This record gives sequence, structure tokens and C-alpha cells, in this order.
Amino acid sequence: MSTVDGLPPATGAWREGDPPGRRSWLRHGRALPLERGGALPGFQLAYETWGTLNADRSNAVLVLHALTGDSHLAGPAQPGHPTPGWWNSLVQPGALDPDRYFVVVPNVLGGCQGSTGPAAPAPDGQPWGSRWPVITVRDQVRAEVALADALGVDRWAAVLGGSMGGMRAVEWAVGEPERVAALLLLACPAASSADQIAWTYPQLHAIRADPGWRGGDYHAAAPGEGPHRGLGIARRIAHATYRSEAELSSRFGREPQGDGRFTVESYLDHHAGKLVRRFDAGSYVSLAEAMNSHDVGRDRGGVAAALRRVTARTVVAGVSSDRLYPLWQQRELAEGIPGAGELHVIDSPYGHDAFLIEVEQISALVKELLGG
Ligand SMILES: CC(=O)SCCNC(=O)CCNC(=O)[C@H](O)C(C)(C)COP(=O)(O)OP(=O)(O)OC[C@H]1O[C@@H](n2cnc3c(N)ncnc32)[C@H](O)[C@@H]1OP(=O)(O)O
Ligand SMILES: N[C@@H](CCO)C(=O)O
Repeated sequence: MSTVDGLPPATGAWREGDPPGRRSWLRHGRALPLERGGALPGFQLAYETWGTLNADRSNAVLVLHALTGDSHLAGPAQPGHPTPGWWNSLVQPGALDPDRYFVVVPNVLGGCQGSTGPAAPAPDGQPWGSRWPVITVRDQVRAEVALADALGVDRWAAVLGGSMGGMRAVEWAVGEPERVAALLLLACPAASSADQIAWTYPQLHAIRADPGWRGGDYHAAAPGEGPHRGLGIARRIAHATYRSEAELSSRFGREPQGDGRFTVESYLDHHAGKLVRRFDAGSYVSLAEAMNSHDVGRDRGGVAAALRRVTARTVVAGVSSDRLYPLWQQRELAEGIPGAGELHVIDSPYGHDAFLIEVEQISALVKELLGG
């Protein structure tokens, strides 16, 4: 791991050198030029690893999380980290076997679980807040390239990701084709569509219209005074798009609860409350805007030309009931990436979130990718 002077102390509840779970930080002291102009003077990425890097450094697998995920791929909830691993049952023999692979999961640049983002200290020690620059998926991948360099991984045995993680995974495979041997893309597009940007827009408005937002400079406000209502509204909008119409209808029906709310309203309130307690609104805005920026074809002659650059052995999958990232987008990836073969369809009623829920089907895809 590269440690450098000139960066503020590591943030987050995890401490350097904490035992198993293997949490660590890349602390990168050189400037990271940004696609939209300017540069980050330095940054840190929190990451967790499972397994051991082999002598010829050929067994490293990069797993990239979605919008509100983080580096905690597997393991129980723990102090400082309120949620259990988001792909818990995949870190085992037959899938991401830690006896065979060195599995690396970074918290994304712009995130709020130990990586540099709006809530983290800038070089002056104060939160970045409104000074946090606009970042793109390509910038996030450049930060992850620095992590690979620091770990001594010239070529990933595989890069895996769903949703925003899939955006970074395909960006890796297009931008750094020689460094990605195998690729699993789940429920993600080659470029964010107008529909996806449209669903994000009211979410961004809800956060920015909250008086607690304070132009993005709320981090020093008293607890409870941040843009929690706005973030909660954003999550309610988003979470409805993450599930299918059929699931919501059959699961919740039209019966009101005793308190007068429709049951589905209560469900969305619950998910809003959970996110507000664990996620930073500034990170949500930064990551959502990065997702809107996603277009592997930008400055590369378009999506089709960009996808032709991929040399990785590739598996692409979408979810039958995903109304946010519909199957045509994964079909475009499968048809555009040389040798990707047929699109795999995850059969599920759960909509977009199926890439987090249908772990047996995903495990089979991982097995197919990694060869058992
Ligand atoms: C497990 C994690 O959270 S991983 C941490 C990192 N997070 C991520 O990567 C993604 C964030 N999480 C998510 O997107 C989602 O929570 C998922 C996909 C993981 C959850 O999917 P599912 O397992 O289908 O859970 P589901 O959407 O049914 O929600 C269950 C919760 O809703 C609550 N709930 C269900 N119905 C209602 C209702 N009518 N009113 C209020 N609450 C309700 C349940 O009590 C349960 O609460 P809990 O999670 O606090 O225990
Ligand atoms: N439920 C997922 C959806 C975004 O892919 C998340 O919160 O990250």
C-alpha cells in the first residue's frame, strides 16, 4: 500500500491494521487529473481483501459495488459498519473462493465508507463539501487503476460489477483492456440512458432543495441538521425503481396499515430511513452524477467502437424484471463485446435489486466466468 505525506488522516471508523476482513487504504499523494477539468490533489480509497495474492500476481479479482454499497463484500455487520456483506454467500469455494483468489473490493472514489468524497477532509482538513469536484465513472476507474498499481496487480484475473459497479467494470475493460482477463457485467448499461438520467434528476433536486443541504456545506452542521429529508426522498424514488411493478403489487397490495399509510409507503419510508442513517447525501449526489456521466463511447468513437476494444472473456447478465436497467442495455453489451456470447437473463421478480438478491443465479455466472 502506498502511504504519502500531505494527506489528512484516514477517515471512517476502520483503523489501519484492523485484523481479519483485511481492511486497508490506498493513500495516493499524487494529483488525479479529472475528466471534466481540474484535479484532485490526492485521494484515498478504502478497500477490503479476501484471500492472498499469489507469487505471480495472477489471481486478483476486483469486485465493484453499486451506488450505496461499499467494500464490505462479505462478513457480518460490525462496529462502524452497520450492514452485513452485500454478496456474503459469494465469497466461498465454487465462486469467489478466498483459497484460490485474492478478492479486492474498494469503496468507490466519491463514496462515504472510508474513500475520499464530499464528506472527507480536503487537504486543509475541512470537509470537501461544495468544493468537491464533479467526477465521472472514468475518474473513479482511474483511482482504481492507482490501487491496482499499488497492489502490484498488472492484470486482474477478473473484474465483476453490478449496476454502478458494472459501469466501472465495463469502463475498466474498455479503458484498460490488457489489464482485465475476465469480465462479469450485471444489470448495467454501456451508457446511461435519458430514462436513467430522468429518474436521477428529481432525486438530485430533492437533496439540493432541502434547506439542510446548505449548498453542499452541511457537514459541520449539528447532527440531524443535514439534508436527511432530501436524501430520504431520493431513496424513496430510487428504491421504487429498483423493484418491479409486479413485486410491489403482489407483495404490498392496496391494503393500508393501521397508521393510515399504504403498506408500500411504509416499506419505502423504511428504506429511506435506513439509507439516511448510513449514507452521506453529498456522496449520493456525486455518485449519482457520475452514473449519469457514464458512456464508454465518449471520445472513443461511440459505444460500438469502444466495446470492440474489450479483450476480456466476458459474461453479461441482466434481470428479467429490471425496469431501470432494461435488458436491451445488457444485450447491447453482449452483442458489442467480442466473444461475449449470449446474454444471460437472471429470472427474478425483484427488479434491478435482483443483482443483490439472486445470489444462487449470480454464483452460477461467477462460476461460469472463473471456470468452476
Ligand atoms: C444487506 C445490505 O444492506 S448490504 C449493504 C450495502 N448495501 C447495498 O449494497 C445495497 C443496499 N441495499 C439494498 O439495496 C436492499 O436493501 C437490498 C437489495 C439489499 C434488500 O433487498 P431485500 O432482501 O429484498 O429486502 P427488502 O427490500 O424486502 O427489505 C427488507 C426490509 O424492509 C422492511 N419492510 C418490509 N416490508 C415493510 C413494510 N411494509 N413497512 C416497513 N418496512 C418493511 C423489512 O422489515 C426489512 O427491514 P430490514 O432490512 O431493516 O431488516
Ligand atoms: N440497491 C442498490 C441499487 C443501486 O444499484 C444500491 O442501493 O446500491
